[in-house]
Amino acid sequence: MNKKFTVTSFAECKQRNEKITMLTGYDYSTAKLIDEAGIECILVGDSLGMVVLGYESTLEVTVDDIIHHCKAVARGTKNAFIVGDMPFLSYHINIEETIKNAGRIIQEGKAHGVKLEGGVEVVDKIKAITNAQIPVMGHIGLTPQSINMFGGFKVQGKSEEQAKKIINDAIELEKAGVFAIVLEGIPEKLAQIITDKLTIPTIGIGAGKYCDGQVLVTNDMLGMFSDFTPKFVKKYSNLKDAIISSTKEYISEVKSSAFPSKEHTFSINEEVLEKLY
Ligand SMILES: Nc1nc(=O)c2c([nH]1)NC[C@@H]1CN(c3ccc(C(=O)N[C@@H](CCC(=O)O)C(=O)O)cc3)CN21
Ligand SMILES: CC(C)C(=O)C(=O)O
Ligand SMILES: [Mg+2]
Repeated sequence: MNKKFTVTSFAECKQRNEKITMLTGYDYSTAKLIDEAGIECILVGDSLGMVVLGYESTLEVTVDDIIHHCKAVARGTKNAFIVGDMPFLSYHINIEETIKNAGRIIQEGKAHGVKLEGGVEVVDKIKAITNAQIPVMGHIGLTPQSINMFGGFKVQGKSEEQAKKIINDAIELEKAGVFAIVLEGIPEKLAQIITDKLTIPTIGIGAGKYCDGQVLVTNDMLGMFSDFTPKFVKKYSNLKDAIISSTKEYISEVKSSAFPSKEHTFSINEEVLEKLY
């Protein structure tokens, strides 16, 4: 099992009705493990800010932050397609800044593609980035960089007006040339309508089972992040408890001198030792 995943593999997945798997990754060790497990796409998400850097929202994340963590993920990844999230303000100012920032995430960060949030309002930026031969992933619905417009991380697309806007955004993003679209925090049936309308794959997070693929924040699904737990998170492990209990055991063994024991200790030749006394 040593197959590199590409934008073409994702298109083929949709044609074959095979679900696409994506998780976030922020560091070398974790990327190496999820890549070895066979994950097809690793997103160096701007959730980095909340999960790894302890920020209140994703708005504080910079292009340099994303590049720093993309580099680490790239060093641990053999097969997965790496997507770098474009942070807040990195694709809003003008086309030139946008291409430069997307280009840096590819050139310095060693990502294979970028993702940015928004619908019709970012179509010109998407076209410019794809013209620079950089694959772009769209992201609509609950777009966390819009937290101050939404008034919180709230499910989107429940009203007819909102739902129609999201459907139209999806169609326009496909026309603009994105290779896939993340659908976040929208009703399952709306995600189904969009998935059926599009020829490119949809990747859901809190968007139900009809999407062509699924993405979760790795720290959420491993149960090692608990500041908040969105309804869409399934915990496949409970690493939080594992980390706390292991740390408590380590503290107790160091305090009691049970650790380190002989097996974790180096010895010195008796004759050499004599000379030291
Ligand atoms: N650890 C983590 N996981 C994520 O999925 C994630 C981040 N961080 N940071 C960036 C955004 C923020 N996200 C979030 C955060 C909270 C909810 C949440 O609590 N939603 C409510 C629904 C609220 C409503 O519509 O009324 C829920 O119950 O799921 C959803 C998405 C998704 N992203
Ligand atoms: C939740 C995913 C889609 C994301 O954008 C992120 O992790 O930043
Ligand atoms: Mg993001």
